[in-house]
Amino acid sequence: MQVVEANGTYLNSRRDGTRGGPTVVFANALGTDLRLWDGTVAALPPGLDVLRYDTRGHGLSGAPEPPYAMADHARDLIGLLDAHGIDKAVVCGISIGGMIALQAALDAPERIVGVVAMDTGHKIGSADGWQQRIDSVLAEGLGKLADSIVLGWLSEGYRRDNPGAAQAWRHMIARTPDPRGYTGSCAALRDTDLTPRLSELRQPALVLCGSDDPSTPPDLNRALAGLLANARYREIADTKHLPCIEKPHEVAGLIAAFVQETTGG
Ligand SMILES: O=C(O)CC1=CCC(=O)O1
Repeated sequence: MQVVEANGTYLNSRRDGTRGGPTVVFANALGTDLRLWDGTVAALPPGLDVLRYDTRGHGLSGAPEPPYAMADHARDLIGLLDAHGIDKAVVCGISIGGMIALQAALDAPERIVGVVAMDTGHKIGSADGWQQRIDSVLAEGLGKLADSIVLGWLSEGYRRDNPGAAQAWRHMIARTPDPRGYTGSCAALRDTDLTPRLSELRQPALVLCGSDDPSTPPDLNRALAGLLANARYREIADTKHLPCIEKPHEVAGLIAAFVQETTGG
């Protein structure tokens, strides 16, 4: 655990792998934390400098007063790189983490040399839908939504074969006592549409999506890849919104190949 101050917020982070190797930074999904990447990071080949963090209001990081903008999240990420003395990195983000990665690549192109955008979109859901989620969480907490969220995260096959892990992931969201980080990030999702800026993004990108993702479906991710100048799209078969949990080895292989191609490292 390494807590750093970035953009005025304490961010919990963890650095593994090889200093001096190409850096890849991982950004988590809504309602999760850096443990989301445990399986993926363990399956990466040696030689990469691997940094993960809890996005603001998630895990052990600080939760500034909501609402948040996606640009706040992106500034956090760049501040995290500064705090760790990292000049350039590939960013891999999932769901809202994918949007954070895209926003950071747009806002600080000199720092972000490539993007892996997983199960995300240039615009996710509708403003009304996110506002309803905010209102529901503020009124009743996250416990009530946990079952339906986990059904969207993990395939039936994974839940059947890994009941203990599926329950643990459910606990991650249901046992979030302070809803501010969650609702603040829902506001960022509510207010973000990256469509008009996507053509500015020149860095190489890899867009990944679970074949059965109900939240940010393959069509959305394919469209995102199509709007980027230099992107490839790949689907992870038989997975839902969080393929990094369901198929960490496949995800790690795709990320490692992309990082190698992008950085020559
Ligand atoms: O929690 C969800 O409903 C799925 C999701 C969409 C954006 C994100 O970060 O998570």
